[in-house]
Parts: sequence; C-alpha cells; structure tokens
Amino acid sequence: MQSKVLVIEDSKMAMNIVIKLVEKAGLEAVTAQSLTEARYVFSQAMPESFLCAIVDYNLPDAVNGQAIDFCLESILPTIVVTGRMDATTRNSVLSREVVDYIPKENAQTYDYLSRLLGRLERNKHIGIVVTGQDRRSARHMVSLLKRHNFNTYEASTAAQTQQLLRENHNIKVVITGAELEDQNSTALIANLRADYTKEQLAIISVCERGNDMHSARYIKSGANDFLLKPYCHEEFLCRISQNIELIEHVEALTSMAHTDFLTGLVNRRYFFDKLSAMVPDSDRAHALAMLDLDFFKAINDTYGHDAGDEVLIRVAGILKQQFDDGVVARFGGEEFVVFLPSTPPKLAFKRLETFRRDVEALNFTHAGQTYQVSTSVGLLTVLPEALNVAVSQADELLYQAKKAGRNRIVSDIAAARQRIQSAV
Ligand SMILES: Nc1nc2c(ncn2[C@@H]2O[C@H](COP(=O)(O)OP(=O)(O)OP(=O)(O)O)[C@@H](O)[C@H]2O)c(=O)[nH]1
Repeated sequence: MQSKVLVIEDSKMAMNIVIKLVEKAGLEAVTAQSLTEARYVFSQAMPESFLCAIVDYNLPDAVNGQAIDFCLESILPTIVVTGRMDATTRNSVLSREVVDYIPKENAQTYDYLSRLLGRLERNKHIGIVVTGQDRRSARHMVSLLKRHNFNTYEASTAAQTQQLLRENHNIKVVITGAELEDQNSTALIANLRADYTKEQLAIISVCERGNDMHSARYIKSGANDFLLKPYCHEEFLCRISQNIELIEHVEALTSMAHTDFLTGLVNRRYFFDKLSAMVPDSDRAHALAMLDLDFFKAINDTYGHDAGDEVLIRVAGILKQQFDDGVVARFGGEEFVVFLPSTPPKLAFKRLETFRRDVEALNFTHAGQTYQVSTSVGLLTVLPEALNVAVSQADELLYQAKKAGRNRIVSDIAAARQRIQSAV
C-alpha cells in the first residue's frame, strides 16, 4: 500500500500545513527539511511505500530545484510547491516531469494540493485511452497521464479503442485525435456514444487551434469536451480531472440512489432494475427468498432504536457474506430479499437454513442484557415470469412462515414437486 508522502520543505509553517493536508488525505507524511535529510530518510524507507513527494523548489542546500531531480530519479510522482511565481521558475519546474506545481499563494492553492493528493490515490484505479494517428502527440499525453498515476492505453484504430473499452472496465476517458487509421474521430465518438453515456465515459477531442468548426462538430457528435492544440500541461490535466470528477459525482449519486444507507445493501428500486433484466431465464433454476426479522418492533421498544439498527447491520453483514454470488437487497424496515441465480431448490433451502441458524445464534448485548433475534423466510424456487409476481409469491410464503410460528422457512418445494407428479 502506497501510504506515505515524502515532504521536503524548510519553512516550518508551510511544512505544518502540508502535513495536515497529507494526514487529512489518510496518508502519512515522511518529512525532511533539506535535500540532504531527504536523501537520508528516503534511504531508510521502502521506496514502494510512497505515493508521491511534495517538494519545495528552493531549499537551503538545493536552491534551483535539485530536490525535484532527486525525487524524480527516485521514481516518485513529484508535486512542487514554490514561493516564486516568475516565468523562469515555472518553466524550470515544468521542464521536468513533475505531476504539478503549486504556488504558495493562498489557502485555495493548498486546497488544490489537497484535492491533488486525493486524485493521485484514486487515479490508480482509472484507465484512459489515447487514440489517434499522431503517435508523438499521443506519447506526450501518455507521459503526462502516467505522472498522475493513471492507467494508460494507446490505440491507433477505432476497433482497438472499442476492444480496450470492452476488456478494461476501469476506463473512464477516451482522448481522441482528429484521425484514426480506420475511421475519423467524429465517427468513433458517435459509435462510442451508442454504447456509453456521457456520465459513463468522457470523450475529449484534441483539435488544432484555429478551426472552431471542428470543436463544435466533436461536441455535437457526443464528445464531453475538447482541447485545442497546442495546450499547456496544466490545462490538459485540469480538463482530464474535471471530466473524471464529473463522472465520479454521477457515480456517487447513482450509488447513493441504489444503496440502503444503514446496511450498505442495495435497495428495492435497484433490485428490480437489476433483476428485471435477468429474470426469467427458463434454462436455469433460480431461487428468490423474502426474509423478515421476527418481533423486531419489540427490540426497538425494549433496547432502543440504535440497538435495532445494530441488529439490522449485523444481519445484513451475514447476508452479504453468505449470498455474495446472488443479489441481496433491503426492501425496507426489517425486510430483506435474496435472489440466488442458478441454485437448485434443495441447495437454496440448505443455504437459507444455514443463514436462519446463524442469525438465531447471534448474541447482542445492551446495558448488560443479552438478547437474540430470529428470521422467518419465504422461499420460492419456481419463479413466474414477472419479477413483481415472484416477489409477492415469496412474500405470501413468508406470511405463512410467520403464521406457522416464525423462525422458520416456508418454501414452494413440496407444492412444486406435487405439481410435477400430478402432471406426469
Ligand atoms: N431500528 C430500526 N428500526 C426500524 C427501521 N426501519 C423500520 N424499523 C422498525 O421495524 C419495526 C417493524 O415492526 P413490525 O412491522 O410490527 O414487525 P415485527 O415487530 O418484526 O413483527 P413480525 O414481523 O410480525 O414478526 C417497526 O418498529 C419499525 O419502526 C430502521 O431502520 N431501524
């Protein structure tokens, strides 16, 4: 795990701010006040444990950015902080393969550093495809992207681009030049849009400055954004980051809309969305179970709502663990549903019985008192075509389990067997 950040800074005040930002990002700062000290502390540590380095451009024993060179030679993605804002310093910094440079200007720039640290960590899980015939330009972009920890892929044809997307689900961005070997980029953009929405895949077109018509054409064909050549290092990376952040916001909102906040299980809406596409599949024996905790109101009334929440969280934990090959949802209150794909009736029954017993064996304590819970289950092993009908049939079996005394499974297995026998 790359959890350390090498911070080389001689100003105490700046060092304290950076340490706080590093810690806020959940990382550990390894500090040095000079290049000499940095060489020593780095030699004592495991190089693979470092995510990056944050380096002051001007140090007492390295006045012209030599500490940057040390970090780059040590293969550390390097962020430079500098009090100097002149063009010579900026050019000197950006001529090296640094991640970015941050002027020590105000609180906003430190906020930028904080976001950059978070990005470097998250970028490790994001793929970007660079397409186009201009290999020199593509290699330059790949080099910039690699410094930011992105996983990069190169493609010179539309077919390769589409194959990379099919094979690598981490890809969130396609950067496309004007022409590919087998297609022009507007055709590629339009084809990609048929399969991926703007919220799933950002397409950024790179076009020559001075031809405004092109940028408009790309956007109309479905590109999220465009970049005019020649672009500067910072503009390129800011646009990539902004487009990725937008996708991440949408992903976070979608995940919140699908997830039950208390237990982390998916909710009723997502369950129906996901399964409507899967059920029915007449070749396979699926099983669907409705589960409901028994006398749960009494737990809330006796031990309080927080104790009730703890029961829900622990039961959900068992469900996640035992049925991770299926789909488990919290339907509401103390009611859950489990869908087990391709699971024969006897096996489904056995697995739910194990779950029922495991819940029964749980011990909860509140204010020195110990209590237990139990579940009733309605198990459906012959599923009708419509999912909502399957859910209401499983619910009816659950009702029978409650009526028969709770803490048990009632299934359709015997009834289904009888139906088959009388049909023979
Ligand atoms: N702690 C907690 N309680 C909840 C939550 N959602 C619903 N409940 C409570 O769950 C209880 C459900 O009670 P009932 O529907 O009467 O069911 P029961 O007491 O389990 O009785 P049976 O199902 O018939 O065995 C109610 O008291 C709800 O307030 C929640 O998120 N947290």
